[in-house]
Amino acid sequence: MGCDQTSAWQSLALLRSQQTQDWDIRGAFASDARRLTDFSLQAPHVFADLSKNAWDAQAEAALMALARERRLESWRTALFAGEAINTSEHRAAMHWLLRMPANGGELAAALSGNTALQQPLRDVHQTLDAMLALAERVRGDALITDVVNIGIGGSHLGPEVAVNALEDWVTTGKRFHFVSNVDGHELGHVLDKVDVRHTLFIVASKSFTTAETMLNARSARAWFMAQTAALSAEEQAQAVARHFVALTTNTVAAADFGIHTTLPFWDWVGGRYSLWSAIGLPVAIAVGAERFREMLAGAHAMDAHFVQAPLEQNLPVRLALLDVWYRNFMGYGSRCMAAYSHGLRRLPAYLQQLEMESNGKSVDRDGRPVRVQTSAVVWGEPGTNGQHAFFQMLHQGQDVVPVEFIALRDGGKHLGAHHRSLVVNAVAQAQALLMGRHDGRPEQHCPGNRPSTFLLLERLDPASFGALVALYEHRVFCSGVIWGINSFDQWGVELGKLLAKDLQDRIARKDWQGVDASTTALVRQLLLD
Ligand SMILES: O=P(O)(O)OC[C@H]1O[C@](O)(CO)[C@@H](O)[C@@H]1O
Repeated sequence: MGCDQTSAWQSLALLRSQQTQDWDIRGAFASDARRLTDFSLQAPHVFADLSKNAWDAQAEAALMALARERRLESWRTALFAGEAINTSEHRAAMHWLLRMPANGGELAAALSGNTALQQPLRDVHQTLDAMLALAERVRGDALITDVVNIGIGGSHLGPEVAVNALEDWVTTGKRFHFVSNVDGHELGHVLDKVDVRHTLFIVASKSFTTAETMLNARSARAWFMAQTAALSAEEQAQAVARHFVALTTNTVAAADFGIHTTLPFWDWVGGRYSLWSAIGLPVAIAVGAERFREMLAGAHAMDAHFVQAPLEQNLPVRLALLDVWYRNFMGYGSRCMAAYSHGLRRLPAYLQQLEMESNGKSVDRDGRPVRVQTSAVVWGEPGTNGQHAFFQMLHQGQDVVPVEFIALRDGGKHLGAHHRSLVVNAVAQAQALLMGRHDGRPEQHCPGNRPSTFLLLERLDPASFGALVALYEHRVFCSGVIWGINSFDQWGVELGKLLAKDLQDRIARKDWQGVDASTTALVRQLLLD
């Protein structure tokens, strides 16, 4: 049954149709002294103020009924039981196991009966220990000054967002470079800057077949061989072994590539959920083993909250239901991420993959069309930069875009005096979206009543960052369950890969039979004539 066929969906549609034109968040505050209390929540490491959103207790209760009718709790149990809920690929989705302490931590009791998880958990800790030991060796190796991560999608965005976010916690002087694009300028500029004797290349690819990563890795290796041409073949092979590391589930392909140091992970780790696995090696090199474990602990605390808190007090659940309310009943097509934190500057890119690759789907788990809208577009820039770019449209444009603010109470070690200004701006923007402006000339008029969520972290430390990312992972899972989609596959990405390969072959054959006129002309202009 589609989500729109549930009785809760019908109730929500009715509720929305009965909502009078003049229903206003400001009015809801005026008439309900408990609004802030009822619509705010402390989850591990993350406080959420949901009160400035366009909903009320009745709407949230109806959304909770929808969650129950869609059997969200059973799906959550299946997720944490390691069932193969990624049905199209017949895989479990156990990224949460990657951050579970060896003794089960806060979830020990909940999962104690599941013996099938014991071996994977042992494997996780064996690899984690090996990964952190390698990270410590690299940290202690004064000869390595530059770490180049070659990977794309989940094998790039997770480590990159984390290394940036935790820059106050970086305790090594090494430089980190992230190469993802197949555009040779990205790799080329990095190779121009590094010294072959002092560089560690990390080839990060779950599949070890992704075209962009493989081409970048081959080019890096060719550069490495050219730079070390004076060495004997044996010395060169030893040098490759010392300077190249692979992070992959495809250890055979990594060995064929000539990489001897490989940290494995498993097919039950989705690419965009893989930050916690061996893919996190650059993060561990940057912040060290202890801090990396703190990041895992923060994520685990959020896992425990997600598993144990009643739906009404469950932050991932409440945020997901708000997303469904906005997408399907209010008709909002996007959400703006406004993290008032330089450290979180890559968070929108990370969330674009996490949310849009997970839930940008049109068929349900059984291959039937989903008859309602699924993933919203996620976009954004860090505050205060966004204020001087697109916030104009958020305040006065004709489309309503819910905004998600993230702010830190403790701004970290740099230029503390700036932090007050940063945070004041975040709060003032949320206030301005809500209150609007009603004096002055028509062009100064801001309607207000524009929704926002405010997430507050004590500070951007490894544990808070881990909890924040796990919060988003579970939120995406919950909305996927409501919509009935498989959040863990990404077949849409395949078509572009197939066609790029097909065009490469056609260029060699000069065969344009059956190719549309525009595509043929573009290939000719770009590559042939
Ligand atoms: O880690 P891999 O296998 O190179 O894949 C990279 C990325 O490509 C995708 O499969 C599709 O974009 C992502 O899901 C994944 O994170």
